[in-house]
Amino acid sequence: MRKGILERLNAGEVVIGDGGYVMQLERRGYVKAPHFTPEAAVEHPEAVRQLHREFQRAGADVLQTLTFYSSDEKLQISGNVTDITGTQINEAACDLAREIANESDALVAAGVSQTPVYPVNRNQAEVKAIIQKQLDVFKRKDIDFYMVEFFKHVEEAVWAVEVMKAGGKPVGATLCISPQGDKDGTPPGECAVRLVRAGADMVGINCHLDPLTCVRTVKLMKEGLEKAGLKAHLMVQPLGFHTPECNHSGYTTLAEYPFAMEARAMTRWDMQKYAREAYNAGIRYIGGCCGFEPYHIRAIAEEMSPERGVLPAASDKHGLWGAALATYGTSFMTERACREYWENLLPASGRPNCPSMSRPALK
Ligand SMILES: [Zn+2]
Repeated sequence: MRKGILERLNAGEVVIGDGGYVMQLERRGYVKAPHFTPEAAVEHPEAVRQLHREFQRAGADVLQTLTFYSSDEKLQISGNVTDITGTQINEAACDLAREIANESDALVAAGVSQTPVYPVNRNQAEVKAIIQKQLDVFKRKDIDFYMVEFFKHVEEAVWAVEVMKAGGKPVGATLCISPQGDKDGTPPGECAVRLVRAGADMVGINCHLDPLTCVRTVKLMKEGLEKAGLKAHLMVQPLGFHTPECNHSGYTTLAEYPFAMEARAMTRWDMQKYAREAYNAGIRYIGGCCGFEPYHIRAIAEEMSPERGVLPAASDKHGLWGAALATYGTSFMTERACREYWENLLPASGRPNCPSMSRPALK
């Protein structure tokens, strides 16, 4: 019997999440921007399996179903497919995550995200009907817990938590907001309180901003919960990109989004720093979102290996802090076989005419 998510977190374990699927699959040719709908679960199951397996091998304890934006409403707006339904995608995505999770003791989290009707009319019944339809599929499948993720408005996220909570499994809720709060100006602390009161067992932040900013926002959530005398586990699944100049709306406002983000990619060493910051902030569910590749997850697992007492399978091909470089035989390389070298390195972009920051394209 695999231990459940709350059993692990209640025991004080560090749980490693997986990274972003849709952006990675876009790069691999299976998902289409800008709508990022997940029909790949039906069209290219082998591509989805492979990415699940890579995250798992890198150390992820949880595999999230590829169900981001998988409602009929969103599929229709996207125009990406006409012959595949949301239900088909949700079913296939649940089966794929379960199949690969069963190769280890990883858990499967089935996720829902913001709906296209909310920005149009903020109609609670319509939002809840969309989420309920996804939950109806999840309930027929072998899912360990639910995720409510990528919500810009806490109001909509609360509605989603209320629906998912009725599914009878633990619920994690992450907002894609900045330290300034949600799109309506609700501060992160208050957002966290509302999510926990709605029934969320874990709360935090995903996507939109770089890891250290997301950790900062989760800290504000934690303070809000403490002031209200509430308890919940904390989670964080940030971008795998540097976004120091991003405004409130996050990475989509950058001129480079979504097709030229590469120069902003974080290194594995950046990720180790992030994982340590998250741990020190009291966050015990640590993963990633858009921009995270499997080796970034491995870096989290390596940083957390003293606490967890294990290294992931992918570390068979990687020495901690570059240790494997010591075997090379020439000094220019062996000198790099240490933490000090990689921790203090300032990586060059190799782009002589590029600025180090850009002006966000939109407000
Ligand atoms: Zn994301």
